[in-house]
Amino acid sequence: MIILENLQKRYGTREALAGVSLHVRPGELFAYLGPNGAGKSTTIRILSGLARASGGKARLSGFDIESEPLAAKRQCGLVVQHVNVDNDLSLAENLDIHGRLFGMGAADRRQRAETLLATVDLADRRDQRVGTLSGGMKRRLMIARALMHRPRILFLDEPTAGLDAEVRRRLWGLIKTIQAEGTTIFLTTHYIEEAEFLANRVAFLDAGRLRALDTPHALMARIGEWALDRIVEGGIETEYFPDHDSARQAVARQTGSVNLRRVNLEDAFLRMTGKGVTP
Ligand SMILES: Nc1ncnc2c1ncn2[C@@H]1O[C@H](COP(=O)(O)OP(=O)(O)OP(=O)(O)O)[C@@H](O)[C@H]1O
Repeated sequence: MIILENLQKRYGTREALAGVSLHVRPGELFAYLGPNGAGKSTTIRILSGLARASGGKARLSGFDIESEPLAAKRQCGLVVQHVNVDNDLSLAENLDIHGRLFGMGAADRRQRAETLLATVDLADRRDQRVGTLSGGMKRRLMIARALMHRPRILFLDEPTAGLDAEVRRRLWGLIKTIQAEGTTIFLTTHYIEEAEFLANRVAFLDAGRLRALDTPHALMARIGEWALDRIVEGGIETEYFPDHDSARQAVARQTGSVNLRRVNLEDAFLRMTGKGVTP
């Protein structure tokens, strides 16, 4: 469904993507994680036709982004990081303009907008000015707009950035619903627990290179099952254990204050990239 083969991007001498290869399966929810500047947005910009690769190949539903750019573009819907809906128009008008850009007929546009506004739970606001919506509602509207032309792939570039926990969880439900309807989803996020909760598979990107790619469960299992945090000078030191017994024995040997807990995806990320993720 999404195929990247040795995808590269250089800005002058800066290598934003140093040859990334991966396959995203049809209907999969794929999370692309990395610290600031890893190359996540650059990948999405190239795949959605907003930037050109410096090398390598990419296909969306079988269409080559370089030699069949229009067909490739029709396969994907894009929700960018910053809010870019038109505040002066109504919700329905924002969706309608997008449908026109993709050559949809008037009746189809109307019908599709109704369906999508219901999906994102904004049907009762269809004729309101977008400027009156909250940040979370605007994000939902952006998702509806990206789906207007019935793309098979949805790119979500940090869809929940800056939203509070409750609003984020509501969006997670919406993202799951869209996947259940058959759309392939490629998501970037700074919130690792978001990827752990939502994604079928996760890729760790760092400095333009893939460090790991697997299911959240398999990535976590690579480093162990239990984690022991110890406060040390200058931060927290974490040790990983394959089972509870060995972790408990280690706790018994400690003198200071410690915290024993289950391994999470952030542990795997820190271990494999040597870096944290700063929202
Ligand atoms: N238009 C540009 N001109 C020059 N350098 C750029 C440009 N866009 C991105 N870069 C550089 O390419 C690298 C990858 O940037 P990108 O925005 O893809 O990272 P990211 O993983 O999305 O980061 P963030 O999490 O901060 O959004 C960075 O070093 C960035 O400074």
